Amino acid sequence: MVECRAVFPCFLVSLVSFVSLVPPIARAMKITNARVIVCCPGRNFVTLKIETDQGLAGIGDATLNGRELSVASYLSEHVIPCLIGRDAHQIEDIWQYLYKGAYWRRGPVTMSAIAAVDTALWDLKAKAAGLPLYQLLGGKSRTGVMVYGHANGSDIEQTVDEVLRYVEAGYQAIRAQSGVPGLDKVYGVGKGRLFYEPADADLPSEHDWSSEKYLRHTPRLFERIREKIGFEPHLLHDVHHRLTPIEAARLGKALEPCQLFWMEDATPAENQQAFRLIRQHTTTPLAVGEVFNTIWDCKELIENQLIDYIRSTVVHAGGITHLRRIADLAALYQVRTGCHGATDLSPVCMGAALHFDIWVPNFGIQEYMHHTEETDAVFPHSYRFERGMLYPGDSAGHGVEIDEALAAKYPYQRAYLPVNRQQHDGTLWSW
Ligand SMILES: O=C(O)[C@@H](O)[C@H](O)[C@H](O)CO
Ligand SMILES: [Mg+2]
Repeated sequence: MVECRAVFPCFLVSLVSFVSLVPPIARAMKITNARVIVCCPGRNFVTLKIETDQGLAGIGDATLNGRELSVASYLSEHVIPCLIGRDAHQIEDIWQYLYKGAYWRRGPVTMSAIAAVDTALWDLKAKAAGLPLYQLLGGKSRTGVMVYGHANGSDIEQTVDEVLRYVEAGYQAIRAQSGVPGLDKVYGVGKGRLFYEPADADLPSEHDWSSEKYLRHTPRLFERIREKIGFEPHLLHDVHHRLTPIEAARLGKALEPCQLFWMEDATPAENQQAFRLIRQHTTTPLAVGEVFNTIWDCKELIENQLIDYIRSTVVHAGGITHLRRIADLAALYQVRTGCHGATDLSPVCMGAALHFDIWVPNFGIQEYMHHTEETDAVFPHSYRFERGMLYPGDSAGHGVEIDEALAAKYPYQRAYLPVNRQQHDGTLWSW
């Protein structure tokens, strides 16, 4: 009895001192609530918000264009119930649980849902630490993030004018796309004006395609741009998966004198070896990966050095945790990153991607289109643009928040990207 009394207070004292010595960041941060917010302040965005018992909330982007509601329901029905009560600090364990524990691995819906959780948890951990997210990744590797903007025109002269506007605005890198004579509508060539075209409302529209017309036209576009602006600004071009490998090889060769920074999505990449054929014919650098969702989609492309830039970004490739694995594999083969940054990715994805970009050793470039003013108001953010560069900002977390009351004013609107058919016989293109 005497012994017991002596031991008990001792135990209490050591417990009290143990608890007070544990810094707040090392204590469990229980997930108490999570919800999905769908809004359309220009484009449809799906956002996951995770709340904790420490009063902190983190957010992640779950937007999968044209399939937004499937990720929203995947999260609400299947993921959120598993998150409640878990320690938000255990990012890796939660990632593995959602990837391996679901039985069904990979796929854009699953990986976008995992990405949203992962991004929200990194946001939370950085907020708990009082640090900008890039500090948790390993700190800054560069002063800022070089971005490229989109110059679009219905013909060569209009595209050249748009390119000049970007040069004047201080951009160091510009993607150029132009309408093609003889084709009514061409994907990615809306009324640009520093914004990307919105998705088509309601059901997908259908565009005509002719590789022959496009291949005759595109080298002339870039020759004309180089005549006007010289060789200093980087130029990029997106083929949007519409060429066969041998057609892409021909375009890459024809564009060599114009010294592109990259030729993007030259051919569909389900068959990763298709890029070997392009590679054998041209030194134009190749970029691919905005539609990839795991490291398995680019493993052969990277290990065989068939590409120069990997385009995957936070939301579609399993969050910061998985994107970092892809980047590390890519670094072994001198492949650099070029994160997707279209306006159908929310500012939450952009904010997280910028923290990744400013840290990742093998950074290449970041795509950047301005969101609509309505979108910027719904997602207040600390990142800022200055003379061709983006800076993630130094607020704790990834620096992007969501105004839920404002978001509620912009309900979901059905919208899709277009499909292409061969002009001469209507065959759905391409494969
Ligand atoms: O490279 C691009 O920005 C385009 O391919 C867009 O990503 C596409 O409209 C879907 O986001
Ligand atoms: Mg693209």
